[in-house]
Amino acid sequence: MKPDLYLADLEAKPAALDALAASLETGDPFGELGDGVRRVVFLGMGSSRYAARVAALRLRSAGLDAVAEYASATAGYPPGRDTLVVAISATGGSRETLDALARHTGASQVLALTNTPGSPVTRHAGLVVDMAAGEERGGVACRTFQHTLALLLALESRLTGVKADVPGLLRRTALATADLLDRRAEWLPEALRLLDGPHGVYTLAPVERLSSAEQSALMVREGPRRPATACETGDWSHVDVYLAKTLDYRAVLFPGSRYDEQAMEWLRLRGSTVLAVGADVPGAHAIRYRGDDDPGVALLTETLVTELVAAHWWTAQGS
Ligand SMILES: O=P(O)(O)OC[C@H]1O[C@](O)(CO)[C@@H](O)[C@@H]1O
Repeated sequence: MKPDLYLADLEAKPAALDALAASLETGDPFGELGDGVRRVVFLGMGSSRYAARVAALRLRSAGLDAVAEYASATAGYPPGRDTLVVAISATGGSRETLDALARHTGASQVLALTNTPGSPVTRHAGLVVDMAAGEERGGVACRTFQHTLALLLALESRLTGVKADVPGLLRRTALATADLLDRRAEWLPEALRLLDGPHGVYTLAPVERLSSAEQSALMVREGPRRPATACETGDWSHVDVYLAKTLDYRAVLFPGSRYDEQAMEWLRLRGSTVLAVGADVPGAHAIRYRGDDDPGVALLTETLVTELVAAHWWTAQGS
């Protein structure tokens, strides 16, 4: 893995998003999906599972039976003809995802979502959808994570029959992403200072965008190898509040939970440092960007803040 190439991967996000938007305008990659899907089972690991969990929640809230499983789980839904298994793997080779998929081969409908055409995950798939994120030369899943989220929104539209302008959302996300990149000299030095504590970085997001907190924490661990933990904002007051008392607590808050204020009451009381991404929150430092009041744009854009922080720390310390 290489920090300078990771940074270049992040800088290439707007162009990749625009290209994905253009390709979705010309055709539905999920158009060939069979009918009669009663249950959707997403399989993946790491950032692929983070994106899947958000997609599964969205499908459940639309009334569909959907779950995102750890591909490493021994127990899971049994295979069935009316089950659509969505195996997500950017590399197409994660062992756990391939093992979980084997249980469904020949018995469930299989859709493979991958950035590596021809990879093992595509072998027994009835339909293969390309993430079209381009090569991630830094060796870290960042654009693939973003494209996975976007393509799962398109899948949601196909499965629910509710029309969604995913290309339009992608173009707005490209603008939001370019805005953060172009103005980074204004906000990044302060973000680096605020998050540079002795005890790591703690990220909070509402369950509907939990992927943002999880991916952010992963980037801080995977690149600069610093401690980082993600927490759902409401759950934070039950499981992580304790650390704010004893640690030099540096938090990134992705606002939007109805329990933001509950968490902030504790964080203010403890004198913690909070960086809010995408909204002004009393007691927190804020980073705003173009279109941040649109939850879809936020879902697809906001990790860039912590990804750039991680890239900078990683570069500063060398590989
Ligand atoms: O999507 P894939 O290629 O299966 O990878 C899953 C996870 O494993 C990693 O490749 C790290 O091993 C992450 O980048 C990713 O989140």
